[in-house]
Amino acid sequence: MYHLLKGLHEYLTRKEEFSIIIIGLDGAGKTTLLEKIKTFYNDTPGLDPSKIGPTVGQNMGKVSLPSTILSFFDLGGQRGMRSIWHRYYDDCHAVVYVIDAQDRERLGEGWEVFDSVLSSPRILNVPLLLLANKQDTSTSMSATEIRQDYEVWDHHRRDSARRRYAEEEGEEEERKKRRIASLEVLGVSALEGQGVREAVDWLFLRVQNSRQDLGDRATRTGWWSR
Ligand SMILES: Nc1nc2c(ncn2[C@@H]2O[C@H](COP(=O)(O)OP(=O)(O)OP(=O)(O)O)[C@@H](O)[C@H]2O)c(=O)[nH]1
Ligand SMILES: [Mg+2]
Repeated sequence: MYHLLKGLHEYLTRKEEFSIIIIGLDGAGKTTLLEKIKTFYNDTPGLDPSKIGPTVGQNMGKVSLPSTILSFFDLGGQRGMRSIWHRYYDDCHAVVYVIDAQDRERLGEGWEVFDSVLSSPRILNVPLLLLANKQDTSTSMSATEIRQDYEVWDHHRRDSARRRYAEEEGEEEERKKRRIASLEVLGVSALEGQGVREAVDWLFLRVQNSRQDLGDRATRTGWWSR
């Protein structure tokens, strides 16, 4: 009886755990963001920005919220590292794509990589958040400008694809268009923390709401099955 009640108590107080990947070009500010999230939500502060170097592989950080644990995986963004991102797609519950909103020269490259992420069918129904980072700088584009820039870039891409292949847009393009229309774009400063709590709030709500759709991706197991 004791074990049964203990198991029941553990089950009732157990937190659901969700995995969130943070991706984007090298230098976009992904690790700085993860460390800021740790500082805001954990007792032990994250690394000081001066101690952060380019990521080789991944960094991981957990945040405990009411009834929920968010596990963040910050993946290296250098060209050679991007080929491993897809290994995380099957098990993630949300995707954060970070863009450096002050580096106009690399926006096109950032959108090309973002477009390839959007094309992946494995994360089709997973909440996707686009973060326009480095809002603390005077030259950064706002979240609205970043969205517009991406829409213009995407419009050109579709136009040139249509001209090249002289055919109607397929189902994948339609899916992508719907996804872009519902895309959430938030402005943040990973360095100073502006907008970071709003981004985590958004993720918390969205993973909760979409867990029914995702079904068995959530890692809570029944106490009776252990
Ligand atoms: N001004 C400003 N600088 C930032 C911000 N976020 C990151 N940086 C700087 O941008 C540079 C790159 O930051 P990282 O966090 O290492 O970038 P990353 O995306 O993890 O890069 P990779 O690990 O190579 O993929 C560092 O010099 C950071 O201090 C920000 O919000 N504002
Ligand atoms: Mg990094």
